[in-house]
Amino acid sequence: MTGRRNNPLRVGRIDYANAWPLFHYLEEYTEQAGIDVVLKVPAELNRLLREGEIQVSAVSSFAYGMNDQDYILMPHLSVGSEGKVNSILLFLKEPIESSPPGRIAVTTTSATSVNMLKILMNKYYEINPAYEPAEPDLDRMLEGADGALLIGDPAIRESWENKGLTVIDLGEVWNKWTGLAMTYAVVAARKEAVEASPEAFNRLYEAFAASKEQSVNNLSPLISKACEQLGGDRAYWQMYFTSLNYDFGPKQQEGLTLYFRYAKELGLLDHEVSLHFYKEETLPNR
Ligand SMILES: C=C(O[C@@H]1C=C(C(=O)O)C=C[C@H]1O)C(=O)O
Repeated sequence: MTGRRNNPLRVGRIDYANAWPLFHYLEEYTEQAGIDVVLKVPAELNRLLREGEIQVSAVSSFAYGMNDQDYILMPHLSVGSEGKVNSILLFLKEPIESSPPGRIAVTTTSATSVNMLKILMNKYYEINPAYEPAEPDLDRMLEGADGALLIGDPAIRESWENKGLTVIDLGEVWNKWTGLAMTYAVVAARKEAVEASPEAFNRLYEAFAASKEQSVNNLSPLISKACEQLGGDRAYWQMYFTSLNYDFGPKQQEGLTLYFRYAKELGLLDHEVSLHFYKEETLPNR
């Protein structure tokens, strides 16, 4: 993070590989525009955006749902999957069918996935375990629980270990059950900040859209960086980045809308969520 300069905008960046395509080439622009980029796990970014400490951020889609009246979505940008996500994983000591978990430790870094887990447990598996928020450390989480939910890079690292656990990919279960995609993160902005400086937002949006396009068109630099920084081989990261989807079209919106509906039904959200987008009609269709 660079020191605060004349630009009043601060942008939140998710500190996991899953969001790299949105941000990899963005920082050239933010550097040049004097925009600070704050690198944190999703739950921290959710809080900073809600408190107005940052004005635009990739956040948990659930956090957008909680604050949809105060936020505006940046169109055509998300982190999602239609099927396996590979980094939102429930690790269980015993197979879920023969031995349903009574207690699940859930990472404190997430909002979307924790609530997705609650929806899937309640509506798909029809069980009601207790949920215990915990730091993302699998071995410690499993000391006091039958299962543990991890997201992001810690989930990926644990998926490479062989600890004799049953591993359930929540993106895969969601897709099998609903037939739909799921959107884990969106890029949201605080409404009043957008209204105060629309030109700055236009430029920032263009830079986000360009970063995504460039990343998706040539994954090779991201794959090299992932091998260097996180381990694993090129084939893994090729699979990882191509299983994720960064669009936010009708398909992604349909899955997320159903998720919000279920969250409301279960009392995880106290209102119906509507998706409103930044100047959708005037932006180029990506
Ligand atoms: C794909 C992922 O989605 C993430 C899951 C989030 C959540 O559960 O709140 C938030 C942001 C996303 O980056 C992941 O964590 O690997």
